[in-house]
Amino acid sequence: MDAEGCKSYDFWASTTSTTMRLAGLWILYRVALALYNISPFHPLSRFPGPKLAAMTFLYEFWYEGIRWGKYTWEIQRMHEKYGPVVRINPEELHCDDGDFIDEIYAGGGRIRDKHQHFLTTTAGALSYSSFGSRHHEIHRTRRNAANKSFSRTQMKKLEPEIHELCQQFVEKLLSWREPLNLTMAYGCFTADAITKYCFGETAGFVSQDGWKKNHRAAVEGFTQSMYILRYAPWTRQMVYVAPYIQDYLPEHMGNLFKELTVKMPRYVREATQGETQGRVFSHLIESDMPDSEKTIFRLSGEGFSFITAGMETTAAIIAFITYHLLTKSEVRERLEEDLMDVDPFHLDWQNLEGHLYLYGVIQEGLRMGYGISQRLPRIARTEDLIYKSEDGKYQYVIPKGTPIGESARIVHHNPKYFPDPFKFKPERWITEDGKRNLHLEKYILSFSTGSRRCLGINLAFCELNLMVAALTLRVFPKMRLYETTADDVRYDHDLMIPMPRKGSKGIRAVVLP
Ligand code: HEM
Repeated sequence: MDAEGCKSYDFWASTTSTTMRLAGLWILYRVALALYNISPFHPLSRFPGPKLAAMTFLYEFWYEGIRWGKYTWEIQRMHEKYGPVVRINPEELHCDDGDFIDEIYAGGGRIRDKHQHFLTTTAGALSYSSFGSRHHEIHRTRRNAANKSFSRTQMKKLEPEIHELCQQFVEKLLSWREPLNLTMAYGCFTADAITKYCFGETAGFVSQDGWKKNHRAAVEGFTQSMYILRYAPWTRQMVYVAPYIQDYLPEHMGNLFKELTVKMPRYVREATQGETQGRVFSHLIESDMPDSEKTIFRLSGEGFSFITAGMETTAAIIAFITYHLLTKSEVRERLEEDLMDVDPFHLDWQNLEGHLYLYGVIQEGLRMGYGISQRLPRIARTEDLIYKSEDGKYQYVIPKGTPIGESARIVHHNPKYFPDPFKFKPERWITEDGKRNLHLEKYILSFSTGSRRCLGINLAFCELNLMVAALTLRVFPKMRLYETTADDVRYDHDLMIPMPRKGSKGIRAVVLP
């Protein structure tokens, strides 16, 4: 070997050995961290759970990233084995006690942050939305500015638009003869409703011929990318170069990033140019948020969160209720009876809310359809939380700063609150003396609760009431399920929202002439 060759050999040998040393140090660090995580020095060492889950995030990754969205099943098994509070990863606890919901998800000025591990599923402008805000204080600033636009008063003002859209949708459904995926079809209605509500103009999904164009690609982009973003957080940076590399990204991720960086800023820009006075974005621009909170970039994140959060959740719950009403004639007949005095062409949200059985059907739809099925952790930054189980057997002090959450999928099936929990029983929501069983509502996590409760809850309830009533009175007598079984409805895994088994074509139906 000549001198030049020797030099090159030395260079590669020394680079390899430095790399190996660094890799060795990194492995040593990870091992030391894993041992610390299960040592008595760790603040969560007293909490029960599998040692491996406490040691490393790989345990959670196995269920979420490899087995794809199956961690809630494993968390449920942990509760059966270890009790109502368990440690599910090195940093986080999970609780299975409906009576502790109000402490975890407190409101009234008590500080609740979000967990960064949970928020890594957001990228780009979405990280700057209310939904993506980690700290309580910035969340309050953003949320207070948006609250006015989603108040009950504002909803009532805009109700005629949602009503008109609902009627238009029902007409289209009645004239359609092909089998169709109901979550997709209802998603056209909910996407139009939220875009009309926010921007003063629908996305045109109901009025188009057919159902082809809709926002599902964006929503699927968000849900299908979430575990990739969570376990490979560096992929979040790709959102900034997405327009240039879109063709090389996985399809779902490309769709998500395109929606965030191209379509949404355009919507927001148009909405803020004065044509949509009295709508969400003009309210946000007029609010007393600092100017840095009013940039097109940040408002695009809010807009994206409104559309993704408002579309699929509501559509999935309506589809879920449809399945139960089409398969349970006794429930449908009772609902028809309850709605006997209602004119299906002139529906009124407030009037519908007075119909007890309809209330029961919607609540039961939310209970068994979950909304968001997986855990939603919160952090009480400034206070320890004191947990005591009802029988006094378990007592814990949850140290301040610890992420802890509950899961709708678990709480909603607790037989202590909901006997016969897997049965669709609207009657459970009506007391013996014929009133709403309001006490049960405190065990429903579908919209979360406290300071981070769903912003769009009024819009969601308005849509649910109008649409379930309209479908029951006008469409269900002619609608039949199409190649749909209980397997297409049954919860299988989480992509934030509940998903049926892989390969399911969803809830499908056909409308007869
Ligand atoms: C049945 C329908 C719906 C369900 C089940 C639902 C469920 C939820 C849940 C569980 C959260 C809390 C998420 C978290 O903790 O990270 C949430 C937040 C949110 N929802 Fe909804 N939602 C529905 C409809 C809507 C609608 C129609 C909108 C329209 C704007 C909307 C907008 C939002 C927003 C913006 C947030 C974030 C709020 C914040 O963090 O301050 N949702 N929703």
